[in-house]
Amino acid sequence: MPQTRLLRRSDMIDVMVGMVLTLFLPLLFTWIILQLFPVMLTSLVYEKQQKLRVMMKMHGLGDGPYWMITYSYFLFLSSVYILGFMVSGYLIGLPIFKCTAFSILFTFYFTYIYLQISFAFLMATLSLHVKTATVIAHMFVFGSGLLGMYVFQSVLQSPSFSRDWIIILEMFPPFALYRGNYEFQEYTQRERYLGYAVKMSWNDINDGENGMRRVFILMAIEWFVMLIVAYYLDQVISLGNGVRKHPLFFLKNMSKKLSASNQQLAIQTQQLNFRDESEKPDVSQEREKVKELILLNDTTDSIVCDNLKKVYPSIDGNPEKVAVRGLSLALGRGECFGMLGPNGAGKTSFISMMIGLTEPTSGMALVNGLDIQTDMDQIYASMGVCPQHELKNLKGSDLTEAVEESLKSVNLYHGGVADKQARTYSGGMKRRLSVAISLIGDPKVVYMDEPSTGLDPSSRNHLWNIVKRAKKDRAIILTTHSMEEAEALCDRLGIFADGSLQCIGNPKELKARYGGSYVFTMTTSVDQEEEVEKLICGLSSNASKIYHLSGTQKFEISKKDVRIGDVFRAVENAKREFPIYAWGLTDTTLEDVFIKVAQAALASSSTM
Ligand SMILES: Nc1ncnc2c1ncn2[C@@H]1O[C@H](COP(=O)(O)OP(=O)(O)OP(=O)(O)O)[C@@H](O)[C@H]1O
Repeated sequence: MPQTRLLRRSDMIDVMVGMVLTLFLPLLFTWIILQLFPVMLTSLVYEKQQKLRVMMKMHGLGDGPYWMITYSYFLFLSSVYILGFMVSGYLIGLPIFKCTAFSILFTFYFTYIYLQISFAFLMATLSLHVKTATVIAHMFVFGSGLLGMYVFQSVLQSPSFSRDWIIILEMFPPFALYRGNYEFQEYTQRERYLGYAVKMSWNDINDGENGMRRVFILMAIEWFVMLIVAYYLDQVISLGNGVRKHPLFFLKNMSKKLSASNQQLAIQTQQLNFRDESEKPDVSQEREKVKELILLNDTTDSIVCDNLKKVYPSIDGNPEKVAVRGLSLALGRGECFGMLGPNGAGKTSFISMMIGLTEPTSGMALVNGLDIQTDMDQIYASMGVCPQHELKNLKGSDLTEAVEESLKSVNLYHGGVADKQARTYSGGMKRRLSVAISLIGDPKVVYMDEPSTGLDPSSRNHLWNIVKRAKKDRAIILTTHSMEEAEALCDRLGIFADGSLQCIGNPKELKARYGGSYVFTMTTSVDQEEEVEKLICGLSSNASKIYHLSGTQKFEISKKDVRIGDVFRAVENAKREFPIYAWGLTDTTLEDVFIKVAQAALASSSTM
């Protein structure tokens, strides 16, 4: 009697376990395998949001190798995870693992992880924010498992539901996964009373009842199709992935024709529309030069920007922001162009367009004859941001030589410095390393952003010599806030303010054009300040005081009003009248030009 009761209890437990497993095991297995999806999606979106994708491209890592490396990495992670899951399943002795041939489970789960990686790539093309992607991915895992159990499973069990509709539902990858887990469980359930004598084999897959053959085929096709679609969308949607490609980019000739006709259209539109009366003659002259170069199809200049414009769309109720208003510029090989300008002038926006970080709103730019909107991948190969030098076709001894040369040129080679980790470098050493990296691989165009910031005077001089040597056979665009650096390195300067070039020319020209005045400084006792003012009035009635602090005064005097000899004579006479502690007369500096031009631009933009 007690034995009968015992048997009944074990039967009941068996039945209950069976019910729980039937109900929840497909869901549990689906959730376990889907767990990798948020990890992959977040990682892909993070790389885009942080602009790491574009940085990698700039460093020479093309889209193809990036996809292969990332795909292989995810595959490795997923394989370890799935193998861990399967080994645990066997060790615990879960019935599904006892009742299904290992090769079937292995093939099914591995086909699914291949598909899941493609699916993560596809979803990543549609999202740019890590937080959004993470939340959506977790909701997706949780929701699709529950939908699988409560909706998809009911559909499977309903004889009235069309098989075609089931195939359509199985196109949603988590449902395909759920279907597999469900069928494994169903088979296990049937077999458990036979003592798991017969394992599910490949013949059972062909059984029209369980639909597993279809699921396998569907997953394999979807894996391939999704990968292609994801790659295509990645190129043409380009959320955080640099410059968007033309939807027909794969028909290269056609897109070239399209872009050529766009160029013509852009030029015609400009010629019809662009007549900015307030534009300075030097800037207009540069614009004319660019138009001519484009019309003659002359691509000898390293950089040609034609009416390049960047407008940031309005966000969160803020109005749209015109950061660059139709910039035209032509730069030849061997020229170092300095971009000066106050904060917020639009320099970074311009450089970002040129290096493919952001798309121009309108206009066109060619780098060595290649269009930044269609040929950015090729441009990266000749652009000066290159830490991954081996990807620029340098190998073996060439690579070692290029790295050593580059490190020597910035004084980071001798004394074991080259063997240290870059994170142990001081701020100045890191700046020099950045310059060395930008010059590796013989790039034809180099962008340098404040290269000498944080360097001591001797290192700065050393670095300037490197830049001077480097510019001989390449075009360099350099942004800096140091007028001394601009004068030392740049052949031409452009002062940028409020999104436009305010003036362009070599440093001497600019000083001559925008200077036109001397700065007279004199230090006396406070009691003699009035005497100094009288002295200046005697020299020029139009002189204006620009600085005053306890006995030291500065005046700006137009060059037209005075001769240097008169100033010296007046000061000598004054020395007999009252004590003069110090005095000086200086020509206009580049800094004076910068302040004048920037203030004029600010004043004109505030009156608009
Ligand atoms: N992503 C963006 N969305 C909206 N406005 C932006 C964006 N990026 C820049 N701006 C605005 O565009 C203008 C130009 O900015 P940009 O960073 O190009 O200037 P900058 O000359 O490089 O300034 P800085 O010397 O401070 O780096 C600024 O008013 C800036 O606020």
